[in-house]
Amino acid sequence: MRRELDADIHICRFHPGYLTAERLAKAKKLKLAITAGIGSDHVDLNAANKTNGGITVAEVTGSNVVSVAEHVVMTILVLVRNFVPAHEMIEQGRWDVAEAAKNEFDLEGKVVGTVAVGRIGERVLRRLRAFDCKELLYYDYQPLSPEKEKEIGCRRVENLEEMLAQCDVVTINCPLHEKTKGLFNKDLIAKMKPGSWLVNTARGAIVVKEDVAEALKTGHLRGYGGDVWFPQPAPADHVLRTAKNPFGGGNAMVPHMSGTSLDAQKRYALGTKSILESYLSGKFDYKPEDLIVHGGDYATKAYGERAKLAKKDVAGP
Ligand SMILES: NC(=O)c1ccc[n+]([C@@H]2O[C@H](COP(=O)([O-])OP(=O)(O)OC[C@H]3O[C@@H](n4cnc5c(N)ncnc54)[C@H](O)[C@@H]3O)[C@@H](O)[C@H]2O)c1
Repeated sequence: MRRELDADIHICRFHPGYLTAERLAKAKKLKLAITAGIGSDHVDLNAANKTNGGITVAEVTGSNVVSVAEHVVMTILVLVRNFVPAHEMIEQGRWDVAEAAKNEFDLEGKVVGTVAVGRIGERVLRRLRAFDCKELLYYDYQPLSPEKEKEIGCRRVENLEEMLAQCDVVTINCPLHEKTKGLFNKDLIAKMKPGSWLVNTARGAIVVKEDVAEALKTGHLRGYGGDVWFPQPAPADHVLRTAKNPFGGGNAMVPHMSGTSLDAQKRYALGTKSILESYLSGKFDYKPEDLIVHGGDYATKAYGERAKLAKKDVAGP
């Protein structure tokens, strides 16, 4: 038996499928499972509700949304400005401004759209305001308030394909669930504007990797970037490690790091400490937004819905 199963408290950064129903059944003393970050996909939440009168599962909600949003903005700029091939040229000891510049653009004047405008999607749009884009669009079945739309300067498009057809840059910020798994396949990518850029920091399985690679090869997609893969860790021969556009660039993929900046880690640590203090002081005064399951039930209906989706997820933040 693993040592932590004898403990009252379990803390985990991220370990898919770790606190399974089987393991929880052996954890006779367990009262609190903390995710030192976001995404409690590693816990069987239904089993947690039934174990030891209800284990509390808590996470540090919102602790990395800014980190991911910054990464999205960076990836958009890296792709649009053709940064990676230009830097590689410099490393190789070469100097060919014409070659580097022939696939380099400005973000100003471009149409950027986000698939989903939740905590991350909204932050991406807010950060893009500074770049004087032609339009900031979003597709989400939960619209922003008209006041927020005005403040951010964005517009909702009710149909995903209509939005994609208008966008020079598309950023994916929706959860992975049965409706978004494989959403960006060759048919949907074909609806995107020719020569557009696609950024995915949401989940690898939202795109069909072979279809993205093929669209890059033909130039229909000028670039693809992000930090999420399917599967994870990406095998050495994962097609998106090396897929390139006809100019030999357009790839801004990195390991799953966007939400793990040192600043985000500091927030995870402080949030974990605060959850521990709530438990150890006996006050149980957790922040409601940090609670996933508590007292034998999902903390809120929304968390229940989110957890149901999370169970279908394949890789955590
Ligand atoms: N790369 C990373 O390290 C990292 C870190 C955190 C989160 N994420 C991913 O980013 C996603 C978004 O995070 P968030 O905190 O903004 O989530 P959130 O819950 O705040 O927002 C999700 C939004 O997606 C919308 N949505 C759901 N299904 C949709 C669909 N089919 N089409 C359009 N919109 C849809 C919802 O209405 C909601 O507005 C997470 O689900 C997670 O997969 C990645």
